[in-house]
Amino acid sequence: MNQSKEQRILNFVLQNAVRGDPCSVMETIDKYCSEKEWAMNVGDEKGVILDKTVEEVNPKVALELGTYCGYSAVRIARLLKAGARLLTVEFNPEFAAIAKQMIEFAGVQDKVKLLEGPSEVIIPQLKKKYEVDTLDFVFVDHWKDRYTPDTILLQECSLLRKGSVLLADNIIFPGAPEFVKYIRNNPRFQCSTYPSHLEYMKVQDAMEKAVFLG
Ligand SMILES: O=C(NCCCCc1cc2ccncc2s1)c1cc(-c2ccc(F)cc2)cc(O)c1O
Ligand SMILES: [Mg+2]
Repeated sequence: MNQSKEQRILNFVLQNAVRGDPCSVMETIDKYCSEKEWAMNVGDEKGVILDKTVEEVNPKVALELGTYCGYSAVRIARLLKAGARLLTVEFNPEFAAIAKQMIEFAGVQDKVKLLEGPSEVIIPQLKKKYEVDTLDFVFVDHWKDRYTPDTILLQECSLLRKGSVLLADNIIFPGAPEFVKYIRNNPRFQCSTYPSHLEYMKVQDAMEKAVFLG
């Protein structure tokens, strides 16, 4: 049975990156996906916007929607302080299996909890099953038509507090127009847009930062 692209990316990391070194894992994934096979990692350009937001927020509890191969989970986890944790949600079992190995190889497994299942099922479980009080940071990078319903669900589950920061990927390409309309017209969020480019391409993209005002 021939390998998946995601398995090829993982194998390239296992053979070329330095075990226990998150930056080496990120650089190796970026090298493979810019030179050999494109893949939907947030990438190195938008990755810097993600880094700066995580450093600014310095979250104790972070959530990621859409793990994929674990690139952004490694990217976020490497910046978390002692005792801080990242919960990352992936519904595709193949992607989750790849991401688990990627996160372990990078050596950030003690900071990351990979939750397998659809976001609409996992989000309502975060308080009781995963002992979350409120979320300091949320990286939104899953199905683009789930951005709005899941932002509403986070509020309904009282998972956001005054100052919680959402950062959403791909608001231009593939695009999340309904989310942009929702979040920019919502008085409970203070929004700002970070123009960038689609990972590994010259195509315009952007990230949207939304601070919950409580
Ligand atoms: O779909 C994208 N990302 C989500 C994958 C869906 C994974 C999910 C996780 C999860 C967890 C819980 N519940 C439900 C879900 S669904 C995505 C796509 C492109 C792209 C860009 C140009 C193209 F030509 C083709 C694709 C670029 C990106 O940066 C992306 O993030
Ligand atoms: Mg994305």
